[in-house]
Amino acid sequence: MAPWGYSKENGPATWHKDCPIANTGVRQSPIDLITTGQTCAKYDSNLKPVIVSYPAFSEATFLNNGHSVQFQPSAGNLSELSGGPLTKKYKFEQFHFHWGNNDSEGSEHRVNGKMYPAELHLVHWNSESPNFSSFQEAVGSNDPHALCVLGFFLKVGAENASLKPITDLLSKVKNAGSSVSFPGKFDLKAVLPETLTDYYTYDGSLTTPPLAECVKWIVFKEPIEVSTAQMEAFRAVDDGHGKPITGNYRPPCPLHTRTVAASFK
Ligand SMILES: NS(=O)(=O)c1ccc2oc(=S)[nH]c2c1
Ligand SMILES: [Zn+2]
Repeated sequence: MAPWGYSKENGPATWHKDCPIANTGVRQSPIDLITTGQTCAKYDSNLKPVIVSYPAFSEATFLNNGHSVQFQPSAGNLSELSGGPLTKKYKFEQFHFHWGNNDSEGSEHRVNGKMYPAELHLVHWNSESPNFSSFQEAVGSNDPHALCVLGFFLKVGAENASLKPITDLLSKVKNAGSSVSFPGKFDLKAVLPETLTDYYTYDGSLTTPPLAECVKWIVFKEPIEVSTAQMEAFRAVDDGHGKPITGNYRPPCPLHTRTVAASFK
């Protein structure tokens, strides 16, 4: 089967052929985060702020893998995550984005059915588990919380100076399969909101094949602003079939018996 993607021929509705869990899984991601009514997110006063320790990355690769653009620091990076719903310390692995071809679509998670133009995913793996000692092993471990992904919605507004070094690089990885070594240092902390207190959290999966059900999801309420020009830069990145990647987002999946917790009222 052709490698998976987001077109009619190889998109989310076809992924079950290689990944049966797409249709049989009961903790698939993304989901629609409902804030009122029966199955709504439930406030949990025990949920603490998320703690990130992100020293500026000094060595990283920025690549276009045909279905997203990904920032991958060298293995020696010391960036860590803890707090929030987590009981362990997680190591940073990579960040990447999902976006649409217009401002009314693009995010993977939704809030009461509303999509944002894009979503940033910061991917981490549990570095204190005795069962695995790398990201790839974590993905294959069947551990329900092997990974923790922080999701941030992007909305169109003022230019985001902290993300500019990334969006300015998009033209350099226009072709699928292309990558560049990231010039200089990148301060990821500066991209994020000051306080990481208000978020939704639930047990889910990778939103792309292999769709492994090993992710503790933390999706922040407060979107990050980027300019229209910065959004357009994402929409000019190619998918390897001579077309721009547009709409590299999976539709929401059934909640089943899961509950979503909110760290805010
Ligand atoms: N989109 S996502 O759920 O954050 C995500 C994160 C890490 C991944 O590693 C593989 S392989 N597929 C992945 C999807
Ligand atoms: Zn993602």
